[in-house]
Amino acid sequence: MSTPQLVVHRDKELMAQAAAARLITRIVDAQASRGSASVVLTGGRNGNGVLAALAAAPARDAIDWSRLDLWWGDERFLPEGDPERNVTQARKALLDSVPVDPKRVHAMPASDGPWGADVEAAAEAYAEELARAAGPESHGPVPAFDVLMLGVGPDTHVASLFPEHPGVRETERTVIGVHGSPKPPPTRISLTLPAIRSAREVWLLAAGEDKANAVAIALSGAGEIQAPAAGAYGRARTLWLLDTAAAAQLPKSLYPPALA
Ligand SMILES: O=C(O)[C@H](O)[C@@H](O)[C@H](O)[C@H](O)COP(=O)(O)O
Repeated sequence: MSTPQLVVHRDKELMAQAAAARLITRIVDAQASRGSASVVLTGGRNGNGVLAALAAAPARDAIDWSRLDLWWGDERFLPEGDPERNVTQARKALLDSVPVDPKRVHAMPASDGPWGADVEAAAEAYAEELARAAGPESHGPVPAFDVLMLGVGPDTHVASLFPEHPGVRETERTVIGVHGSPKPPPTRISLTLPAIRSAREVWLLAAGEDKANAVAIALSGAGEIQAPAAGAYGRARTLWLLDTAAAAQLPKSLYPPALA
């Protein structure tokens, strides 16, 4: 378990641009040392903001897009192409603008896919896809994710793991179906905390004053059942990428020295 590191940026735009620059470097380094990179994307405004910033970044094509595996931390269980699906929004923000290898874009199943409306079967299928992609450097039946990004909800949810919901208590499976999500739509697919924790680096993205309370709760010792973001950490690094508004309620003891 890696101790959370905090980086606080002036505002949400700069946080997205800085996170995108950080992601470029991380991917380029992984490709240089291992020949490919594996990144887990997240939905939501902050997650898509990073993808849009990456699309606009001058150095974006330092990435070899043909040797990048993209996965999702969660997905809204809706028909293929629905504008509310995280993969639809990621395509619009970035993927339609760069030459990714379609075989390496691992979208979570849609509700009109091979498993129809059976979200449990769809979740199991994604777990099997992850397991097939596991390698010698993996920790568990998932690929050795270089970076796993997570937006943070105002209630401290990450992916589609919500406080006190069954999904946050899952300790065995890597992917689950989610029903009754407090954040619409109600039915989703999500990685679990064990899958999230298998990543080398976990980056939590939180910008905006609506996240200040969640950030303070998650970083002040709350348990993962009550505050799922508190249970999201990487093997080598856990990085909270914030803006000053989202960091506003942090205890001064946690506030990064640069801004104390
Ligand atoms: O499917 C989703 O909605 C996301 O994956 C979800 O986990 C999101 O990241 C958080 O709710 C933060 O969303 P915002 O960045 O829009 O606040």
